Amino acid sequence: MKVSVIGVGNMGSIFAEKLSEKAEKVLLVEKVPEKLARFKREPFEIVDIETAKLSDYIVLAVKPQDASSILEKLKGYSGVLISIVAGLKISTIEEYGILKVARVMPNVGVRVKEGVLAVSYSEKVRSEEKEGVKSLLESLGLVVEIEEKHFPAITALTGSGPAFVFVMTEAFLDAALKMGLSFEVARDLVYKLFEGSARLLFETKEHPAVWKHRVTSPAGTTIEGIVAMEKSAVRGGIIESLLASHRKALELEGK
Ligand SMILES: NC(=O)C1=CN([C@@H]2O[C@H](COP(=O)(O)OP(=O)(O)OC[C@H]3O[C@@H](n4cnc5c(N)ncnc54)[C@H](O)[C@@H]3O)[C@@H](O)[C@H]2O)C=CC1
Ligand SMILES: O=C(O)[C@@H]1CCC=N1
Repeated sequence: MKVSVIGVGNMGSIFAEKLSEKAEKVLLVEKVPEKLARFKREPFEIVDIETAKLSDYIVLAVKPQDASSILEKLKGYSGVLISIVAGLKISTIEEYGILKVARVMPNVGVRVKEGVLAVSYSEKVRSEEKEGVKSLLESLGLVVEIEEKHFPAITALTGSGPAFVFVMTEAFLDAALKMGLSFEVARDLVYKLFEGSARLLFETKEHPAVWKHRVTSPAGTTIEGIVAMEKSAVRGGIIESLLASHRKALELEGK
């Protein structure tokens, strides 16, 4: 099985690395030569778009503004195009005569195989091809099939989501420094705090309010912090951030 990746930037480079564990050959197309330096080895091959067209699957991982010129060159591609481009609709890709499309919204968690990958397929993708896409993507994280209409929401929630979580993590670290802890000590504690809290929710499937209640003692330390959080409208700020991101994702789709 041959897989190509077009655009070997933040996301494309991670896809290339992880997919190389599944595919016998990973062909790479990238316009900035320096980004290819680390891929000058087996099973990678640096190619042009014409050669990439001979592969069974192509991952399109360029910025939205660069997609149309590449789709023009991929016209009539008969394999499955796996597009991770934010805002690029399946119907737009089909206009280029590329009829087998898997639209995917990943997130940076793919770097550690803990990504979230939402996927929708065009009508022409056969069930065995869907299985092929799923098996490729499972080397990057949790794969969930969704209706294409939910892409803007998923883009905000889990595509952009890590950036919002990183801002919150940074705020915890700032507070730790203010309290006199070193960055090195705080870092390991805070990262584990986020990981442990997320795992607890993921495994118990309980609502976060249930666990918040279990942590919060009457007249204790937690409720002091919760009151301060609510006064500074942290909850509203987070909701507004996600909604702003959602609006932008809708705008990218021309909505
Ligand atoms: N970074 C992220 O966390 C996420 C990104 N995405 C989507 O993934 C796509 C890529 O994002 P990033 O990897 O962050 O961008 P990036 O800018 O790091 O990578 C894009 C790469 O494409 C290359 N490129 C551009 N035009 C080209 C052409 N004509 N031929 C060959 N290579 C070309 C660029 O040189 C660059 O290396 C975007 O469409 C974005 O919406 C989706 C989910 C998460
Ligand atoms: O910021 C962006 O537009 C892309 C899509 C989701 C994450 N990064």
